[in-house]
Amino acid sequence: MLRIAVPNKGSLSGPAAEMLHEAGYQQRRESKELRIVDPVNEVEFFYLRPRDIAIYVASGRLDVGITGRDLLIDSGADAEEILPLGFARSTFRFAAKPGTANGVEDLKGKTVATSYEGIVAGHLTDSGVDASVVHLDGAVETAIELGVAEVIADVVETGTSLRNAGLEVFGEPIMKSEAIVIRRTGADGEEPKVQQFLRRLQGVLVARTYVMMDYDCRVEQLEKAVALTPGLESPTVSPLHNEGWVAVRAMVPAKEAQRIMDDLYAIGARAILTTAIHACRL
Ligand SMILES: Nc1ncnc2c1ncn2[C@@H]1O[C@H](COP(=O)(O)OP(=O)(O)OP(=O)(O)O)[C@@H](O)[C@H]1O
Ligand SMILES: O=P(O)(O)OC[C@H]1O[C@H](OP(=O)(O)OP(=O)(O)O)[C@H](O)[C@@H]1O
Ligand SMILES: [Mg+2]
Repeated sequence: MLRIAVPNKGSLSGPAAEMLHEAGYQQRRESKELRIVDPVNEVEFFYLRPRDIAIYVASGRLDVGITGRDLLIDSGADAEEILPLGFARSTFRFAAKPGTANGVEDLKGKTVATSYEGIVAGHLTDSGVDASVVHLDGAVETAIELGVAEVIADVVETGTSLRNAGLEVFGEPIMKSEAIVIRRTGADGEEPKVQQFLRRLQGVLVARTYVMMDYDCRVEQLEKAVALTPGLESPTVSPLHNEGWVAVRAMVPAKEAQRIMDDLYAIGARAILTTAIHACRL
């Protein structure tokens, strides 16, 4: 049975459960459940604190886990990223009252408050800057107002939390994060159960980012039309009963679907339809 770690709380928890559900896995019904077995898919899910997931996976007791890239790096655990999942996207940045600092080099002798001590200490060392780091569990934006630190390093998504605290980011982003699937460093990459799990999640990612496009066009326009909708491998082209016309079917990126429909129409394609993809194996 494949043993999978899933975040039990926070920003990662809801979207992770939703993605697993879309991938056909049973998920817990109550937010207090700490583990469930999905006997049909031969998978056991362990609902753990997002911060602890890399440690469990690195121990080898769980096969794979869903966590944030920033949490993996912060943990320093012996686990590696095997699939980015595209949700819980954020940037990890320094911030302070305007005029405090312009870059990491200005942090010498200052105190930085953060919940991600591993990332911050590593970044300061790599930059050759000697600064103190204070660990706080959360709400770090308040640390400056209350005099615990001059600078914070935290997850930024919309920037609302920083603005509300009268703070501004400075310097280069320390890292970009999103939800990822991890496994123990050097674990068997060909393990069929793990591969099947990854293919299912990849199927959800594709179904979320692509739509299926169908249209009819004249044979003379086919080359131009196919250039607009090259598909993943190559589009399917079928003859129509009306001679001189063909039907074309190809997957296209959902974000570009409307523009592609306009361009197809402009070259004479008609009966252009897009439909959602519910699941897929590439
Ligand atoms: N506002 C946000 N937008 C996007 N991702 C976020 C946001 N806040 C945290 N994350 C991401 O969520 C992960 C942290 O998960 P965790 O559950 O520990 O914190 P949280 O979502 O802030 O929840 P809480 O602090 O309430 O426990 C990290 O990968 C982080 O990048
Ligand atoms: O840029 P924003 O869209 O404002 O999002 C970033 C904020 O979200 C997270 O906080 P959370 O609400 O999880 O509280 P916490 O600090 O207690 O973790 C993070 O720590 C930032 O404070
Ligand atoms: Mg938080």
